[in-house]
Amino acid sequence: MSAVATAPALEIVDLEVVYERRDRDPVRAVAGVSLTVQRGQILGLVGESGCGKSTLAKAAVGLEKPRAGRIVFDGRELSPLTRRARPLEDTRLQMVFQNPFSSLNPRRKIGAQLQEALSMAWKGSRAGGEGSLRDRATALLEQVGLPASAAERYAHQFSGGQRQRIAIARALAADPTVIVLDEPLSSLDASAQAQIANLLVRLSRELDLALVLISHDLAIVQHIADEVAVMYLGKLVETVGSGELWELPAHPYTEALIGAIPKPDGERNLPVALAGEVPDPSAPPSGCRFHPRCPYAMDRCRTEEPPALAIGSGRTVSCWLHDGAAEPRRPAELAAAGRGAAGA
Ligand SMILES: Nc1ncnc2c1ncn2[C@@H]1O[C@H](COP(=O)(O)OP(=O)(O)OP(=O)(O)O)[C@@H](O)[C@H]1O
Repeated sequence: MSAVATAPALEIVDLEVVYERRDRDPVRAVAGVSLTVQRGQILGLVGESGCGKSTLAKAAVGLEKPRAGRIVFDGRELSPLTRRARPLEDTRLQMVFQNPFSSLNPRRKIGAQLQEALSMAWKGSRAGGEGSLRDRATALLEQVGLPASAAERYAHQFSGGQRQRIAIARALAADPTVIVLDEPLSSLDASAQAQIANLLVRLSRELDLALVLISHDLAIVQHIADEVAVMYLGKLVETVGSGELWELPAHPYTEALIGAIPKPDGERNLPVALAGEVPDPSAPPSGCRFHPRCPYAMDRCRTEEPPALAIGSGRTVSCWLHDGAAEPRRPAELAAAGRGAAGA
C-alpha cells in the first residue's frame, strides 16, 4: 500500500439512499454506509447483485441524491448539487461504468471525445488551444496503453477492453483524485480483464489515484484491491485489508463469498454454502440482515442489529460472533467456541 495522505481522498459517512416507489414500500438501497479511501489506494467493494453497490457508487459521485449522510471529497464536503452545478474541483471525482460502449459517442472520433473531456475539465483555466488539447489527448491514450492513431478512430472500431481503456482515459482527462469504477471488468473476457486490472493498479500507483472498484468478482478484487469492503443488503458487513480478508474472513457472509470462489482444481475454498436469495431491501430481516442465511445465527442475531465492531487494526465486522472477541477469527471457530448456533 502506498503512503497515506493527510485527508482521505474520499470519505463517505453514514450514507443512506432510498428509492421511493409509487404504491410500494420504498427501497432503502444504501442503509447507512461509511467508508474511506486514501490516495494511491484501491478499495474493492464487493457483494451479491442487488446489495446496493451501484447505488452507493452513484451517490458518491453525485448521480443519486442521498437521503442522509455526508460525502467528503479531498477534505471538502460535497454539496448535494447536480454534477453539472458542482464546482470545477469536484469533477476530479470521476466514474467509469460497466459498459464503455454506451458511454462513448458512436459518431465522434475518440480524439475529439477526449479533447472535449479535457476542455470541460479545464474550462479555459489553463493555457491551451487546439494544439495542446490534441497533445494531451494523445498523452492520455498512451497512458492507458493505446497508440496515438486511436484518436482518429470510432468506438465501434475497438475491442471491449480497448473501449474500457478509452473510458478510463476520458476519466483521466479531468485530472482526477478519485475514480469510482462500477463493474469495469465484467463485460470483458478473461485476458482483457487481467490487462485492465493491471492498468488500474499501475494508474493508481503512478498517479496516486484513489480507486473504488465495484465488483461481484472476488477473485479479481483479491488480486488488485488494497482494502475490501463487503456489502450485504445496503450495509457494509466487513471492511479489512485485502490480504487479511482472504486469509481470515471474519463475517459469515464474507466466509461464504470466499468459499464460493472456485479454485483452479475445481475445489471450493471453504465448505460454507450460501443458502437462499438476497432478501427484498424494502423489507429487510430484523436484527442482523444476514441472519436468515447465516449458518451460525444466534437468538440475538434475530432481534439486535450488530454495530461495526473493531477487530484487529483498522478492521471492522458487523457480527455478534465477534462481540468481545480479542482478535479476528473465523466464524466457524467462534461458533465452535460456543458463540453461535453451531457451538450452542
Ligand atoms: N431506480 C430505482 N428504483 C427503485 N429501486 C431501485 C432503483 N435502482 C436500484 N434499485 C434497487 O435498489 C437495490 C440496490 O440496487 P443496486 O443496483 O445498487 O445493487 P447492486 O449491488 O449494484 O446490484 P447489481 O450488481 O445487480 O447492479 C436493489 O434492490 C434494486 O432493485
